[in-house]
This record gives sequence, C-alpha cells and structure tokens, in this order.
Amino acid sequence: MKYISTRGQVSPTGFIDAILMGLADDGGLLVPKHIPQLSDDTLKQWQKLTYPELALEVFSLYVNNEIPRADLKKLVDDSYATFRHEDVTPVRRLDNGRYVLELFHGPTFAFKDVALQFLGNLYSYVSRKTNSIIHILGATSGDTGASAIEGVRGKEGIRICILHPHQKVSKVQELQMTTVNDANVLNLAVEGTFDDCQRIIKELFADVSFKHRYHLRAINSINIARILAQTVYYFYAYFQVANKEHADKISFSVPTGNFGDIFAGYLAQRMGLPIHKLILATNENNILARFVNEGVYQPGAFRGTYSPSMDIQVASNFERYLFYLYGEDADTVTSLMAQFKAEGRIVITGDVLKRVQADFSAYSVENEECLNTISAYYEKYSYLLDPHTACGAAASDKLAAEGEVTVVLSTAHPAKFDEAIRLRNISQTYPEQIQALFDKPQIQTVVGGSNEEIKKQLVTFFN
Ligand SMILES: Cc1ncc(COP(=O)(O)O)c(C=O)c1O
Ligand SMILES: N[C@@H](CCOP(=O)(O)O)C(=O)O
Repeated sequence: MKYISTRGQVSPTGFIDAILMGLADDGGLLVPKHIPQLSDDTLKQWQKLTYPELALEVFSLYVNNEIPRADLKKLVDDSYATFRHEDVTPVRRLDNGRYVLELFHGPTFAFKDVALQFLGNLYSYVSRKTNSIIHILGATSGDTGASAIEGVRGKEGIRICILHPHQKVSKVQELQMTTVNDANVLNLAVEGTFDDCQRIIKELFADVSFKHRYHLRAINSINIARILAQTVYYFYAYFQVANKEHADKISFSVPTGNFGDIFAGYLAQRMGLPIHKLILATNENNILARFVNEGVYQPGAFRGTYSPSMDIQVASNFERYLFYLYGEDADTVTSLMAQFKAEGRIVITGDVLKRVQADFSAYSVENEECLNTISAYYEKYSYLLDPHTACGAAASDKLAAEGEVTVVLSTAHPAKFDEAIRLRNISQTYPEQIQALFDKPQIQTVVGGSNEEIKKQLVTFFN
C-alpha cells in the first residue's frame, strides 16, 4: 500500500512516511493509492472479532509489512487497554432501530481517543525504531488537543504543542489540556477561532523547509492514521447492530465539523461495508450541510454554539472527499482548492451534486434544537446526550425514515459540556477523572493569531 496526495505532486510513499509527513508536502492530503476491497467472506469473519482484533485486521491492510504483525498487535492492544469499557466502543440500544455508538470511553472522554491513543503509541514506536524526532503541532477546538496530549505526555523523544482558541472551548476541555504539567507539552491559547488555529498550523506545515527543520508532525485528521483508526468503529458498530436487528441496512448519523469522522465512514463504505446512509449533522456552523444540500461550499459567519468542538467553518478533510468525488483526479482538486483560496467558495451543480447527495444526507441543527434534543432524549430514554451527539440525534430524527436502523455516533461524554446541559436544568455527576481537574493549576500561554508569533514560540519549544 502506498499513499498519494490529493494534489498529485508527491511521490507515492509508504505508511510510516505518510504518518510522518502529515499534511502532504504539496499542500494536499494523503490518501491510500488503492482502497482495499473486502469480500463478503472477510466481512463475515470480522463479525466475530473483538475491537482490538478488528483494529489489527484493518490496520494490517494499510500498514503492509512496514510494522511486523506482532509489533502492530502490541501497539493496538496497548492503545485500547486504556479504555474503560471492555467493548472499547459499545453500542447502546435506545429504541426500536435506534442506537448510539458510545465513542467516549477512552482517557479523555471523547471519540478522539480511539485514534489518538493509537497514534501516540505509533509515534513513540516510530521514534524508537527510526530515530525520528517527533515534534507534534496540532490545532484543536477542544477534544483533539486533550486527547493528543494524553496520548504522548511524558513520552520520551516526543514534544507536543497544541493551539486552541482562547476561551472558546468548554471549561473541562480547557482543564484537560492546561492542567498537564509534563515538560514535553506546550499549550498556546490563540486569540481567535479554531479556524484561525487550523489555518496557522496548515500554513506552518506548508512551509516545507520550516516543517523539516523542526520535524513537525501532525495529530489532526489531516494525518491519514487518524482516519484509518476511525474506520474501525464503523465496522464494529455495524456488526453489533446488524446482529441484534437482523438487518443489513444500517445508517450512521455523524456530528460533523472537520469532516474527519464522517469521511472515515465514507472510507469504510468504499471498502465494502454496506452502510445504507451517512447522515452529516452540523451545528449552526453549517458549511458542510449547505454544501450537501445546495452545492455551495462557502464559509459563513462564525457562530459560538453549545457544541463548540464543531464550531468549524473550513473542514480540513473536505479535500479528501473532493478527490473521490472527482474520480481521484488530482488536477481538478488542485484547481478547486486554488479557486477556494482565491474566491472563498466552491460551487457544484448537476450530476456532481447528485453524487454528493447520494453519498450523504445532511441537516444543520440550530442551538435551541440541540438543547431540545438533549431534553427529549433525557426524558424519553433517561439517556444524557452531549450537545455534539445531540446534533447527530436531531439529524437522525429528521432524516432517517420510520423504522430505519440508525446509529448515532456519540462523540463525547456529556460531562465535557456541562455548560449546555445545565441550561436544561439537568444535573450530572462528573466522572472522578474530570472532577479531579478542577483542583489543579493551569499552564497555558495566551498568544495573538500571527504566524510569526506562533513560530517564535515553536522555535523556542522545539529547540
Ligand atoms: C465532540 C465532537 N464531536 C464531533 C466532532 C466533529 O468531528 P469531525 O471534526 O471529525 O467532523 C468533534 C471535533 O472534531 C468533536 O470534538
Ligand atoms: N473538533 C476537533 C477539531 C479538530 O479536528 P481533527 O479531527 O482534525 O483533529 C477538536 O476537538 O479539536
């Protein structure tokens, strides 16, 4: 298996080099050269596997023999041993045909742990085996940062700098990141939005000589390892639900911001998992829902919502989808991305738009509707949704047909977003790991949003 860039200007590269490259050196995103195709027999065999066994099979398809199977197995086992649930990502039945896939049983109570526990261990492994310096640079709207830090804190040979939008993440998210006092962690709180943080890191990664000089590595979903790891739970959930419901048509509703999680579902579908519908749920920052429904990809004004981790305008994985939408034609992707840079929008119509609408259904959830959904599920099922998951649930209520078996991806534990939950007078008890954060001192550096200022911080930290 080789990896190629959506912009076509990078020589096909192996798995480890693709992980280390992060953002492709031509400014595009790396994708597998061929998507592995699974036979019915393979899918049948996979139904019986535990989560770590399944993850090992999926990764083996993409890693080739670059990591010996015994080492890969250890990486996978170590990564999922930190989860609090024996199924790693259990599904919970709420009602006839209505399921929630709980992705928040990892160390930082968000779905990011599923990929970032693995990526943290992988970076450690690669650093040891190849003597590579691992200097991680990431941007977060709250969850990726905490999870990535947890995945590598205190690890030898690795340093990590995370940019988050100052005072635009939840209190628990901020505490999870800024109460870590390991010397290999730097938290920069940027005066701006998540989009500013993401733009800055992408520009720094695109400065290839800076990236190489300081050995910058990515942990965001621009890194293909993140996407590959996130495909696993689509398979796992599908098998569990198909078995319970005796159904083969299963839809997934995915709370979406950077388009990584739903793109992992799209990839699983292209590998042969018979997903019926992929429902894309946004909050009021709804560029992706507008794209699917109207064909216009154009950022709107930033809205602060109750689901702050999805307060994203420019979705970094969108480019990966464009690549497949246009038949893996890197020239078209390159010119569309240049057009987006110059004009601030991409418009598609006709058959191409029809293809998008065959791939996804989309719904944008207003703030009040998000809270109403939290209240409604709490009353009806005694089940407390976090506000991101509530967007997924609201979209599924809107777009799934009567009786359609649908799995809502629950991307975070509600304790991370008590600000929203409290508005509905619902009181929750924090898990002890979260409660303990409130007694710890915070360490973070507040910075303006200029690339030069961030560069200065990085040069000092990474030297
Ligand atoms: C809790 C939560 N839900 C949903 C999302 C959206 O996922 P994605 O960015 O992969 O679309 C995020 C952030 O990425 C998140 O932190
Ligand atoms: N919601 C994310 C935003 C970054 O997304 P990523 O999947 O590209 O890491 C967050 O919590 O930081």
